[in-house]
Amino acid sequence: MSSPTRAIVLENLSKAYKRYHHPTERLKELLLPGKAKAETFWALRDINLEINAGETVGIIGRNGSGKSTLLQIIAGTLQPSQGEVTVNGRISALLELGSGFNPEFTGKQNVFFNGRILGLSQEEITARFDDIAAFADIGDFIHQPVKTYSSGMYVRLAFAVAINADPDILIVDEALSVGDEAFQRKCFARIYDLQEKGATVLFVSHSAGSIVELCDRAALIDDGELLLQGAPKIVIANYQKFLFAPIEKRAELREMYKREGTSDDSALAEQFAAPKQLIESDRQDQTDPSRMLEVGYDPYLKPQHTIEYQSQGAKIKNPSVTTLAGRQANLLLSNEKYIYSYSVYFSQEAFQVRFGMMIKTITGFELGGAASHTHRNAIEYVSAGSLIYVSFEFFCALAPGAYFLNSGVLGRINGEEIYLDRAVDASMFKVQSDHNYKATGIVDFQVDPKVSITSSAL
Ligand SMILES: Nc1ncnc2c1ncn2[C@@H]1O[C@H](COP(=O)(O)OP(=O)(O)OP(=O)(O)O)[C@@H](O)[C@H]1O
Repeated sequence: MSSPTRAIVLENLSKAYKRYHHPTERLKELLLPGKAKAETFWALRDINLEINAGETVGIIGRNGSGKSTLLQIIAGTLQPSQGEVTVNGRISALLELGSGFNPEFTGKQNVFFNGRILGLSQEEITARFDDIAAFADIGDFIHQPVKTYSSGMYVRLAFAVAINADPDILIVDEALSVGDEAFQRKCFARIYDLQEKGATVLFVSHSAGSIVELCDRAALIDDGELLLQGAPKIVIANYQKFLFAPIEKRAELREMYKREGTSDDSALAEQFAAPKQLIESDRQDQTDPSRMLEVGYDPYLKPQHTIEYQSQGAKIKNPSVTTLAGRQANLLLSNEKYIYSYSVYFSQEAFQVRFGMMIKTITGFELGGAASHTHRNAIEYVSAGSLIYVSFEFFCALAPGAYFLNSGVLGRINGEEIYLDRAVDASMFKVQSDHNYKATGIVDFQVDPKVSITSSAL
């Protein structure tokens, strides 16, 4: 079997910036070399990453973790201090707002200017200009200098050029979050088109949903280091766990991720791997249309990758799904009501308490859920030693398949709302395949199709 072509290879990549305590120090260094006190700051440290052609990889990490620096080095707009970058293919990059366009030029002039930078000939840009302008959809502003644009207009035009340049590698740094939802949807559709054509996509986003939906793989960067890479759902779940961990726990998690989290066959990936056998058994269900279905409970149907957050004085216990009559169930029927419930033990007193649940697909896409209270009517005070039972009745308007549930307890500490406890993929259930089931997609909207022959040749 031939190995896949590498689109991007990063080897022992590091980037150092100079930091000055005062702006005058920078000037001093120019005028009096050796006299200024610049500190070396490593924004990226020893990054090794290989991205195959045709793969879509999402980069996640906290603010200032080094994501943009990494993308700029791959795009060639920034030089690494150490290490090697190999890029095979033509890159189109949507980096920081403001890069790539000349503010004095009109939108149209910038399309030509930018198109040339992206490797298109004058004729190619002329041929594509109408498509680019239609995609950007900024009306007459296309003839105005881009310095008069709003950030949304700017992104529209930048994205329209980048996507129409037919790149082998598309790099998108958060830019999409500036556009409105309809435009974002349009961009995602075009990114899917590019993926279909075999392009490689590198994507930075703070949106966990986008990463899970769009990417084949995710990489977590923290403090300039690549901590974890693997299936998006696993990396995102661990990133959230990392974000919400108390400071003193973070160092421990960092070490664990670095030790175990950089190869797909690592213990960590295995521990959190999506339960493939469930997907296969779903298929078996679907091939057995004669089965009489009823709500059931399979004790072996359990998530294999529950991620529990570090408790902050509350602990979620016994999350489970039952019928309205209280019978435990995880083999459900579509279009019936069930109850998702759990108990919470408070080892410490808590303020402004709320509880939540979320139902997700097997890829981690958040379908829907609810909070027990709004911000304004949260439970004012819960004393230490309390045990609270929470239940959420829900209508299972879902297609056959496997689904996962999150649970969370929120409270306020030092004025900030945080998770006092959270369990990602705390429970799961399967909606059984029913041969009478006619709905398509994930959600059953109870569509009532009516077909009538209005004229017949007979
Ligand atoms: N030109 C520069 N000079 C000095 N330090 C810099 C420079 N550019 C970035 N940094 C620092 O490098 C670190 C990484 O920055 P970078 O912009 O790559 O992070 P990021 O993960 O993209 O952050 P965000 O999510 O906030 O966009 C930060 O601490 C930042 O302050």
